[in-house]
Amino acid sequence: MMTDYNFDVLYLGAGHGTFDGAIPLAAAGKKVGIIESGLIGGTCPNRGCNAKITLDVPVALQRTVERMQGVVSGDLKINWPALIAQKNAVIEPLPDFIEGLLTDAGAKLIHGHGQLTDAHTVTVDGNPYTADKIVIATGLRPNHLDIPGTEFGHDSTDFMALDQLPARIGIIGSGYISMEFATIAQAAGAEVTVFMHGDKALRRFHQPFVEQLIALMTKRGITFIRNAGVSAFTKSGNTYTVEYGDNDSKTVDWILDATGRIPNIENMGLETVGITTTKHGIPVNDHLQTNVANIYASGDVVDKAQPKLTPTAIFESHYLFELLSGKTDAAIAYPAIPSTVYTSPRLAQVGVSPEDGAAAGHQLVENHLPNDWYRQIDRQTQGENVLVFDAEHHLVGASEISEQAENVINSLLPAVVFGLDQDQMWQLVHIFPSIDAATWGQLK
Ligand SMILES: Cc1cc2nc3c(=O)[nH]c(=O)nc-3n(C[C@H](O)[C@H](O)[C@H](O)COP(=O)(O)OP(=O)(O)OC[C@H]3O[C@@H](n4cnc5c(N)ncnc54)[C@H](O)[C@@H]3O)c2cc1C
Ligand SMILES: NC(=O)c1ccc[n+]([C@@H]2O[C@H](COP(=O)([O-])OP(=O)(O)OC[C@H]3O[C@@H](n4cnc5c(N)ncnc54)[C@H](O)[C@@H]3O)[C@@H](O)[C@H]2O)c1
Repeated sequence: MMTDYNFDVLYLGAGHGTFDGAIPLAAAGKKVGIIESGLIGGTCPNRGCNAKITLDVPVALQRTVERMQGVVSGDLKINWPALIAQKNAVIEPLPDFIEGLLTDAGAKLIHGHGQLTDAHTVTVDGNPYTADKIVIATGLRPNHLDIPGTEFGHDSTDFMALDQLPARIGIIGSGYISMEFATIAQAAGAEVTVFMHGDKALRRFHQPFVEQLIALMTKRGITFIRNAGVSAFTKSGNTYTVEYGDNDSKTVDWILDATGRIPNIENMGLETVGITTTKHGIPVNDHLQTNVANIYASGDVVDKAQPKLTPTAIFESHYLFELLSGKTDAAIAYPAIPSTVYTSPRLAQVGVSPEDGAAAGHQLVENHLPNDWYRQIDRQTQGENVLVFDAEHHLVGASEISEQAENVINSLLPAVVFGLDQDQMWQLVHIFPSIDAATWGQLK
């Protein structure tokens, strides 16, 4: 018996894990519903990637002006309130813009908190919405340390809404958010202390480059405390104290708790329907199906080995478009997914790491980038990369630390993803002069 559902596909959450695929799915004629409890677009546009990169722009500018002194003159100071206003001007229109893309394609948006009441029904404010297939794409939220005074810690969203930059900032953790926000805050004039959980920062990145980055950030005045063992936050008047180590403490004006992000899997009726969860999110099979056959998961909420980043969410969302529109029934096959830390210099990587490449017996080629004339035009003195080649001399991985690392890794993607040989590489003719021409010069 055919059931008459309200929707063919109903998404929970309106971030990249949803909208990149929901737009073509609705445009292809499927009845698509999207339930969102917060801002349309989710984390990345509103309080993640797009918001953060807007704050980073003057940092890159400041570093260039610093290197080019003599050719140009004068210090470049960052006006924090103006920077936040600029970020707001760029970011605030995005939810309406994305909602427009969705509704123009024919999707119906439902504002409110969704809760599954059975395998085909999601209830919002007491109203049931039924669907043949459901996609859970509810993302992550900031972790808050379970220590006394945790309420005095703030998250990345709070940081990007600060009207005034606090003079002294304590940052707990040394992952992506910590390193990026420490860079921005220091460049804008704050005194920054980073309290590391262990001895390593940015564990997924090439550690010699991470140590270079820590050394450069330290030279600029950022303090790193390794193995800090943060145990409590206390408040006294307008200041806060971070208690750490055996009996140490540091007084600051503002605390950023950047100790990771946890999945949004509670109060959504997942137990009612019997969906399996772990502390990392929702496990799925190779078709992004949860253990309940008509319910799928996409984006950061998925418990997976791939990095929880926007490119991964976009790829999964697009895969679900193809699967649910009947264009494919194949398993998802992830390509190499690149990642970048937007510090100055940046760290970026794709594919096989230098460590795994060495273990596999691959050839590692190390380049000192300032040797290239193109990096000398704006006086870059730092920058290294490691290119990993297999036995047939195909590029299988690359890691870089430099001011343009994200552009270099983007440029190398076709070689890594499609396993290009030398003849094919010569078919890619790059604009000269450009970072791509400089980069591909290392391959040919
Ligand atoms: C500060 C910061 C900077 C970042 N920078 C980068 C970067 O530079 N590059 C990069 O690739 N990635 C970056 N990321 C990660 C990136 O933002 C995420 O990978 C991406 O947003 C994941 O998309 P998603 O759709 O899975 O989840 P989200 O974008 O988090 O969307 C989930 C949505 O679900 C909604 N929701 C949750 N529960 C319910 C419910 N029950 N009912 C209805 N709606 C619900 C939420 O309100 C939210 O809007 C950053 C993240 C942060 C926090
Ligand atoms: N450029 C980017 O692509 C980008 C930028 C920002 C955020 N993100 C995404 O957002 C996610 C969250 O970022 P994040 O920096 O919060 O997480 P993260 O996982 O990158 O780093 C968390 C940090 O907190 C530390 N930590 C964990 N438990 C702790 C404890 N009890 N006490 C002290 N420190 C502790 C970890 O050692 C680690 O250094 C990232 O993993 C990434 O997926 C990506």
